[in-house]
Order: sequence, then structure tokens, then C-alpha cells
Amino acid sequence: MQLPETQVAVLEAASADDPRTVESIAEQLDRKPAAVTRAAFELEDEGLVAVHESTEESVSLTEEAETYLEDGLPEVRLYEGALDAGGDGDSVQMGQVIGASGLDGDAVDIALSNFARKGYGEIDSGEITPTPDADPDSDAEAVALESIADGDSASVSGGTLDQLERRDLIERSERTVRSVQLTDAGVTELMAGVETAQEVDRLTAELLTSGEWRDVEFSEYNVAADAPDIDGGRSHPLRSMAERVKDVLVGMGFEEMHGPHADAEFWINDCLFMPQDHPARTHWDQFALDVPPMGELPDDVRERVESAHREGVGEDGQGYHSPWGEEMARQIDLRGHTTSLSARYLSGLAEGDLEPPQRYFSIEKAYRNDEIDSTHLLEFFQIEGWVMAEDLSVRDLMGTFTEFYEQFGITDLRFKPTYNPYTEPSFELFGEHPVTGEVVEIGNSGIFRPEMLEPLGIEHDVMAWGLALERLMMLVTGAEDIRDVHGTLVDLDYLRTEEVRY
Ligand SMILES: N[C@@H](Cc1ccccc1)C(=O)O
Repeated sequence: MQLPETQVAVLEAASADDPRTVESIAEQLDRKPAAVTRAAFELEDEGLVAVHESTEESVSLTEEAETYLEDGLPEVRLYEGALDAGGDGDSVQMGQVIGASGLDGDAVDIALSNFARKGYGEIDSGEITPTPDADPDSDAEAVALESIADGDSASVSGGTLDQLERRDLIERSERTVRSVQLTDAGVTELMAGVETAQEVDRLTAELLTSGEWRDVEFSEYNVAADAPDIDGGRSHPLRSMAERVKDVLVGMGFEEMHGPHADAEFWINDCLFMPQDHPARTHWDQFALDVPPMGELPDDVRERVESAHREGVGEDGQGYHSPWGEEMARQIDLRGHTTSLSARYLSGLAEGDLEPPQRYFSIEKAYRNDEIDSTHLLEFFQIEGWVMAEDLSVRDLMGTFTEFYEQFGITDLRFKPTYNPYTEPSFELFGEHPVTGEVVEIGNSGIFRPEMLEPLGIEHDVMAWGLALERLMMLVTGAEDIRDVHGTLVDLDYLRTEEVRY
């Protein structure tokens, strides 16, 4: 006959004459009692053993009892204290006795309430008279505590157990004791020879149809084992990162902006007070599209933008005093930054009138004719954002960045003054790469100039920024080359394994 391994072991350990407890078999086989119990019941189903059950009282000591085991019962200590204080048959002041016994707190009351009951002496009007021949060494309760500690509660009388339970010194519970005894059939099978059935690690169609599944032993699951990697579809890690950024910004009270990737230069550059002869507006930096120009620009904004470029804004404003042509403003480019969205939203074109406070963000692509290297791509994601409020300062800007980047564990931000035609003051942001230790530029920001805001019809302060999503990703995940993170040169292994939680 073939049986699973544990059943064979239990069968061989069992005896026909002498029922053995599951615990003793488990100890002998060095297996868990639960596994032996399971095997015993399976063997019983086969008629090879009988499992007998009985209940047994188990007694355990409470914490209080454990301390008495160390220090002695309080009443015994009181008795010894009384003898030490000189009361061998004579009465002694209670205070003296307690002092000599070393008892304090609740232990004093416990001692006093058991002292007379157990014949250690008399307590009367503040005096204690110990019984000269009381024998603390044979104190039934103290002896019982020792026996229970040794696992021999059977030798303790029922009366003493009841007394200990009343004193909360023991806990009694019932437990089921199972013993295994070989049946005649079991003896016969054992003599005929029992073999260990092979373990099977997967259920097959053959096992099912043949009915053999009943007899084979299935190996246990190892939930800690390494499983093969499965390369199924999953979110791009940069997408997950974008979602996480979005969660953070929405949590900070921002609303999302959306808008065209290919847009009129008007929204990309002119509204940002970028002079039309600015180097960033050449094809060295941005991609122009060979498509018809934008048909209509909103008249009033167009006029005010033109005038800001020519004469500036305010009483002593300074424009660029250089030519400004609508034709160039209507040319369609791939946006070199998503600040075009901020211009659109601020103009009210997208959202209607905006009263402060307002907070907007976008996580969209920008396109630049850059040289591709470990920190530059032609297409990348910008985390654009702006806050419109009554009074804003550089502190608000720095505080917002500190709060934002903290959510990603970046706490060592650095700020460097820079220049943008559309912000004053302006700051570049830097963070340290966790692997290379290099200080990496992660964003650009500032407070929008009146030359930008007035033509858009904004009378309040607006602070704004453009942060690089890929650079944030590199700081968070330790990726060292932007080309591995996103784009046509991406590292597939990185895409398969990188975990970005959001
Ligand atoms: N447009 C800037 C970022 C920026 C946005 C808004 C204000 C200031 C800076 C860039 O692309 O680098």
C-alpha cells in the first residue's frame, strides 16, 4: 500500500496496544501536531487507526502567580516578617511586621486577607500574633504553584485548585487530547509493507479522470517561492509617475488644464512677452509646422500683446521697441513649453473669467529641437502650473515647491536666480540625483511680469512654473539616463520592472 509520507510516519509510530497522544507522536517525528492530527484522521478514514478523543483540564499560572513563585506568597512573607520582627508567639505592631516583610501596595492587603485563613496567626486591632509552629514550607498553595509550574497539575487537589482559581492565580481550560491506536487492519497493512506515495505538485487531467488524485499526496504550496516574471501589459512607469504627480497636485487644490500640442506662436511666445527676434523662437530651438497659420487671434488680447511688445505696460513701461508682426504670431509650432496653456487659461479663453484664488496645472508634452543626451529629449513632459492670488511672493513659490517635492521624498531643493522674458523674479530649481550625486536642473519658475499679465486682462499676482516630469522620475527612481526612461531608445527592462507607486 502507498500512503503520503506523513501518514506512513504516523502509522509506523502508532501502536496497537498502547494509544499514543498526537503530541507525543509529533514530538517523536519532529512535526507539527496539526500535521499529525490531519494524518491521523486520514488514516482513520482508511480504517488503519482509531483516533480516541478525551478532554483534559489544562492549568496555567497567571502573571501574579509567577511573581509569587519567585518571591513567595504574600501571607508567607507576612508570617516571616512577623517572626523577624520578634513575634515568636507574641504580638507585634502591624506596621513593624509589614516593614520587616518588605511587602507593599496590593500585596499587603492580599497578605492580610490570607494570613489568618491559613493559620499563620491572628490579626487584631493593629497587632499581629504569628502562630509559632506554622510551617510555610508545606503551604499547600505554594506547593501547588510549584507543581503546576512543573507541568504536574494532576497532583494538586481539587480544593487547592479551586482556592488558587478564586485567588486568580491559575487559569483552567479544557483541551481535547487525541490518541492514535492501530486497528487490526492497520497492523495487517503495516506487516504487508507500506510505502511512501510520491508527492505530486500539480493536478493533471489524468489524475482527475483516473481517480488517482485521491491517493496521491499533493506537495504543499510554497508561497515564498520565486515565480517566473510575466511580461504582460502594464502602465508605462512615466505614466504612473504622471498620475502620481496629478494626485499630489489635485490634493494641493489644483485643477487640470488641457490644450493643443500644436499652437499659434501667439500663445506659445507672444503672450509670454517673448520678443519676436528672441533666439528661442528660431528653428534652432522649436519645431515649426508647415501648415496654414491660425485663422483668428482674439482681437483685444492681440492688440494689448502687440502694444506691450512695442511700448511696454504701465506709465513708464518699456517695450522692446522692435517690430511685432501678426503673421509670425499666427504661425503654428509644436509648443516648446506648456506655458502656452497657462497663457490660454489666464486669458480666460479656456475657462471664462477667473477670480482669485486659482490654481491650475497640466502634465503634457512639450517639444524642443534639443541635442539628445542623458538629460535631454526632443519630446518631454512638463509639469506646468500657476497660482493666481492677491499677494504672492517668492516665499509662496518656494513653499509650494517644497511642499510638492516633499511628496516625492525630495527635500534638498536648490534655487538659482535666472532670466525669463515673462517672469520677474525667476528661479531655476535643482535637486540632487540619488545615484550620481549630480545636481540636476528640475524646473524653471517665477512670478509673471505685468507685461504678460496685463494684456491677458489679469489684475492679480500669478506665480508659475514648468517642471520636468522625466527629471523628477530620474530623481525618484535613480534612473541615470533620460533616454532609458522614455522615448524610442527606452530600456525595455526598465519599463518591465520599474515600480512607481501612486
Ligand atoms: N516655460 C518655462 C517654465 C516656466 C513656466 C512658467 C513660469 C516660469 C517658467 C520652461 O519651459 O522652462
